[in-house]
Amino acid sequence: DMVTALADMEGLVSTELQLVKHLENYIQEEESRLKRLKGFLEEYESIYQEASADPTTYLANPLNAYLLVKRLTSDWKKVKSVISRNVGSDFVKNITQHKNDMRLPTDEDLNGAAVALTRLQDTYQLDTHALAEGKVLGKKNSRQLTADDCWELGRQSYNNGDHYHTVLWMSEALSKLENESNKTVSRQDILGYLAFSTYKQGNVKEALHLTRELLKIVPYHHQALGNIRHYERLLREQETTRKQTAAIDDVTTGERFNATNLKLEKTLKTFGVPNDLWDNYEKLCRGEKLLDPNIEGRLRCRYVTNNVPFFFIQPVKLEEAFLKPLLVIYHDVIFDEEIETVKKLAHPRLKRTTVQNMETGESIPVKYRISKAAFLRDDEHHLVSKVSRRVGYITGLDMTTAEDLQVCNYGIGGHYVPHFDYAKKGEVHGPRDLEWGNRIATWLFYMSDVEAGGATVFPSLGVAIWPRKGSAAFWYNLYPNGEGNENTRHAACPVLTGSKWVSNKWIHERNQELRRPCALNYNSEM
Ligand SMILES: O=C(O)CCC(=O)C(=O)O
Ligand SMILES: [Fe+2]
Repeated sequence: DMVTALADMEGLVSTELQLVKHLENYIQEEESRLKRLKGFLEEYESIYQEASADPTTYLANPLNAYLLVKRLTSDWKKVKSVISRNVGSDFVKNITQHKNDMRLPTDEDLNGAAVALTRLQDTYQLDTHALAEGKVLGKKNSRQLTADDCWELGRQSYNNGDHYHTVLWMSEALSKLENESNKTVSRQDILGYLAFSTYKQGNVKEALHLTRELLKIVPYHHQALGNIRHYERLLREQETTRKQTAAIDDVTTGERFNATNLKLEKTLKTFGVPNDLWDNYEKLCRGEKLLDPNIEGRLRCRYVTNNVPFFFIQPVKLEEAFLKPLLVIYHDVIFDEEIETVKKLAHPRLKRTTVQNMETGESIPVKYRISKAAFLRDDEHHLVSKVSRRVGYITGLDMTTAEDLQVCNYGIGGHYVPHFDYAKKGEVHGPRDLEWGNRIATWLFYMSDVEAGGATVFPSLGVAIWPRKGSAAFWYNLYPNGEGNENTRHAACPVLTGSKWVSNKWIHERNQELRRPCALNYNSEM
């Protein structure tokens, strides 16, 4: 599980270097082995020439007779042993032994990386062809993908039952293959996947065409022959229906059965988020403006002192992002030294974010939140407690019932789909909920800039907050009466380029009874 946090992927670069070295050694050894064999060959050849010129005379010499026998027995054994010395499997064994300190990714990691890429493709509407050219958002910052690279993306999608992306990537693989001289994937392999997924996408006519292409290469392809019959029958049935319907219906609607015009259907997984909010989420991630200009016009920036003497000298910069519910951004509230310390403490303990089965206590990795996180206690480092205290000073809330600092690192494509931080009725987010009440507010530190993507967005409000190192977002999750405010639904957009580090304090209801109304008086009506 290495691709869910960028911090953990950095090690893979040195893994690759080690693999390169292993491969170099292996090739060297194979080359010297071949050199020895070539030596034997030359000797055998030259002696043979001498002997074959006149075998009788040659063998009349007792030494020659002896040497011939020797060459065909003992010498030949040597040759055989050099030939069959298994340098290859030694090499593989060596790598397997190194596997633990080398940390090779697994097939699951490959699937995760492929899914991350297709997620980015959807959220940011990235064109498959441009991606295959190595372009992300118009910038060329990677080498081109080969037909094989595209094929693998298609295959991973296929294995996930995602026929939409299978079609996109297999088509790309097919067109790449035409211009490649050094082919590592075959046209028939691509066509097999492409035809079937095209059928699964509802385009029977195209599936039939592709399967026929496949049969041109492999005429007795068992499965393809079966599929062809099935597709042909389906098309005949469709045609009959079309004729019948056309006879009844207005003939001007002739377009409706044009199978080849069928658009590809995304296998949209919205994790139970209503469709319109999911749309907003993706739009906000892409940087589309959704906030009502009237609301935006009323938002202000100001300095906060909260009657904390320290803040009289250096007030905190506050930027309103929404008023009801109150959602604000504070600037320059965590400093580089603190960020570095927090990252350093958290890094070795980062674990894939999971949900806990409340009955068995088992941790289950989830698809809706792809990142790695660790919790830091205040007593672990004076800078951790300092940062927690600062949150208390700025918000005016009591931090003794807050959760430990959660530090989170996202990998490429890492995300957290729209969710609520508070527990719904009957739900418990942690054992402490019962004692400390619900998560009244969320404080989210941004501990890195993110090159592209990775915004925190509120689809019901139309607000996007773009990570800025040193800033923090803060909002109330609950109405003053303790009920959850559904409009605080928020998400972490997939990271497109860069590494995203955040850390957050979840502040609980207990002990805030007297603090909240006077803390920031304008939010009491929230
Ligand atoms: O990373 C983000 O932008 C938001 C994270 C979040 O919502 C959470 O951890 O609950
Ligand atoms: Fe959250």
